[in-house]
Amino acid sequence: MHLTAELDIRTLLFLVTLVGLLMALTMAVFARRFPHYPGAGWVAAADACIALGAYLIAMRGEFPDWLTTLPASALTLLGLLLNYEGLRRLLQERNAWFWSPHWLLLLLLPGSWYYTYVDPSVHGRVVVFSGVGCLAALLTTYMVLVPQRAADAPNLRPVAWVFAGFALMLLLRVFHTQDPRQVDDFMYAGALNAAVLASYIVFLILKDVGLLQACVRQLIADVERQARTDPLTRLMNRRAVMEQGERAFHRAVSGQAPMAAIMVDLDHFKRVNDEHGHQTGDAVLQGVARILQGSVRPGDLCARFGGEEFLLVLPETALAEAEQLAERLRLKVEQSSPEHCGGIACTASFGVAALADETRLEELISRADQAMYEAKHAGRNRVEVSQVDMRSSSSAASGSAGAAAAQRLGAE
Ligand SMILES: Nc1nc2c(ncn2[C@@H]2O[C@H](COP(=O)(O)OP(=O)(O)OP(=O)(O)O)[C@@H](O)[C@H]2O)c(=O)[nH]1
Repeated sequence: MHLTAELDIRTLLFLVTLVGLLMALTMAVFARRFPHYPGAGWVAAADACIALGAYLIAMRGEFPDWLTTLPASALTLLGLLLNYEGLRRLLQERNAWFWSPHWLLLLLLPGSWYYTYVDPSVHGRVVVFSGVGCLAALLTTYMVLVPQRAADAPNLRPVAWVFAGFALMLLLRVFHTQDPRQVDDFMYAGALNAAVLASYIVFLILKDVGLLQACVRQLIADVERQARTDPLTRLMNRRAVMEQGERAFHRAVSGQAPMAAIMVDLDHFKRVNDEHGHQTGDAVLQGVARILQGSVRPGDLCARFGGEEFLLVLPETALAEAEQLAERLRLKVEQSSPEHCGGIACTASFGVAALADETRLEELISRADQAMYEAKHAGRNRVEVSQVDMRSSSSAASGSAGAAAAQRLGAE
């Protein structure tokens, strides 16, 4: 039996309409639920256009010809262009005018008009539409696959390949249609025409499923990032530093490499809040976070550990280096506090500990914390080294710096 007798074109067109509407509805619900992804709404509109275009063609013979020819093709191409626009927005891609496929409508409209009214030919219309449709799909593939976009945009590469596959089907139809006998009547236009219509269904489903999958993956990554980031200072939070620090700790222990931790606690921070308000307190925390983050090396971990407490975990760092860094930071906080800390003076106390014979990261942090409390008790605005390190290193000098300022603060 001949394949065209089995695949009824009108039924296929109704199926394209149904699937298009279902996918449009799905994307519209997603766009409404997650306004964070504005491109999804454009893709919903794109699916609706493709569905409507297919419906108009399916109604050939029932509706006037002027409605089922040029407007049907224009709607279907508009669907492809809206898809491009939706993906561009999802990728936060800037509009590169030259590569944008919107000008293809200017090719389709006169071409379709010519083969509808001047030299009526189904064959001509199919070639014109398949040609511009193929170009639109290829330009969309190009836009998604070319890099240079915001790092946190969803990964839509699989969707790009769906567009490439669809472009290939349209291209096949352009060449196949070169034999005019294939398309005397669109409704009996041959196996390839039926296959192309079937590929619309596959295209609609695969591109939207791929897109939803990319967005969900992106949402999960966003949630995970948020769960590991302190919203006020944008530093990693306690959970994140414990996880990453644990890995660094085991690398240091197994490689017998040095490692250090510095605990930082702002001095008299309650007073800052009480006298200047919570917003100023927040600005101080942000200012100190910037100072700390801007002073460490790329492999170091800098975290907000608690309310006004910060933790630095420093792989490949020996005690003397860590102590020097802590002293540099102490001075920076003290000196740049009016400019960074919401216009008010603020200082911090530092506790330093270097890896000795600990078996867990918590033990190292606990020693740094202990040293920080010693700095508090000794008058604040100081750097103290853990007693264990003091005993094991005769070169460790502690608590010398900032004494004058500490005495001043202590006297207040
Ligand atoms: N503005 C602001 N304040 C915070 C935040 N988290 C904690 N705090 C405040 O930090 C203050 C900490 O006070 P304390 O623990 O008494 O410590 P302190 O006043 O800094 O005194 P010392 O640590 O002994 O120098 C409290 O007033 C908390 O409300 C925050 O996110 N924003």
